[in-house]
Amino acid sequence: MTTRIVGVIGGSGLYEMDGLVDRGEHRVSTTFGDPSDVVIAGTLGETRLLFLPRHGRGHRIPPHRINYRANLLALKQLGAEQVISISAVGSMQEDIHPGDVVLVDQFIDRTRSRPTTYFDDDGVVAHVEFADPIDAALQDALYRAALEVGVRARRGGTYVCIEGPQFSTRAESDLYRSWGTTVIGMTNLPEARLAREAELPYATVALVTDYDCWRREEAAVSVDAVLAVLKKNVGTAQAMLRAVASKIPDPAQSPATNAMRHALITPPSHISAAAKEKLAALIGRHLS
Ligand SMILES: CSC[C@H]1O[C@H](OP(=O)(O)O)[C@H](O)[C@@H]1O
Ligand SMILES: Nc1ncnc2[nH]cnc12
Repeated sequence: MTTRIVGVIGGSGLYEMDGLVDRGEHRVSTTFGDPSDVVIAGTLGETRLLFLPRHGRGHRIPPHRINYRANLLALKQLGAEQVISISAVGSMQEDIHPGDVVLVDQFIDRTRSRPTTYFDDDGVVAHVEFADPIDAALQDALYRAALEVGVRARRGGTYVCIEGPQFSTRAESDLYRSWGTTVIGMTNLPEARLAREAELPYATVALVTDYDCWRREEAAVSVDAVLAVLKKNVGTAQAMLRAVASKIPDPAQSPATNAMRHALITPPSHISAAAKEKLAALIGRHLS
């Protein structure tokens, strides 16, 4: 039996992972800085889970200050082969309700201030393919897990990622709806971009907490309202993770696992030794 190693990035409300066997903590540092917190490792059925709370325990780090590069790289350094993101989102559609799960498959970027690439100022240029940011096999496993758990789940949808930390204006919310978006959040697009550069298949479990502010007949989203729904959603997330542990696909079959092979445009002979060292844990095998 092959043990799969899966990184789980827990979002708002999910700061711990229940039911792990052989639990241990890893303090990791990377050449891109430190991740949001220690990584909790443990076994869930046939799967080795590496859990990292995105905002840190105690929810200390706002979405625009999270070191997404260090988070993904720390998980990769610990052996993660793929990554599941758990995230709180607002619904942009009438028929998607608080408590529902959306397994998104597309993103729109409205962020402004975040480092969203590992290939920045080290003299290494890469343009990775990103047409389909979500790993289809991992998404499929999560959908089957959602059905098993009995949560109302929708497969597919577009996540608009705003800069935050403020919620949107009504005009923005109306605009995003006119674009056909499904859910709204502040974190998953930088993560998906970096996961692809780190050659980690990535899938998002979007847990709906509110209707943002486009629905004029009810109060606009607030942290209080989000937290109230999150209490229930955390149980859903934990149950889905337990259910998906026996369904994790073979990462070798994912196109993401070899994403950088044709993405690097700078030939290795033009890459400095310092840059090679900095990027070694990420894509060392493509640099020689
Ligand atoms: C607490 S509401 C806003 C906050 O919740 C979401 O976080 P995450 O994606 O980590 O679950 C959203 O993106 C904002 O960061
Ligand atoms: N309405 C919303 N906008 C942005 N991020 C969110 N996270 C949860 N609800 C949200």
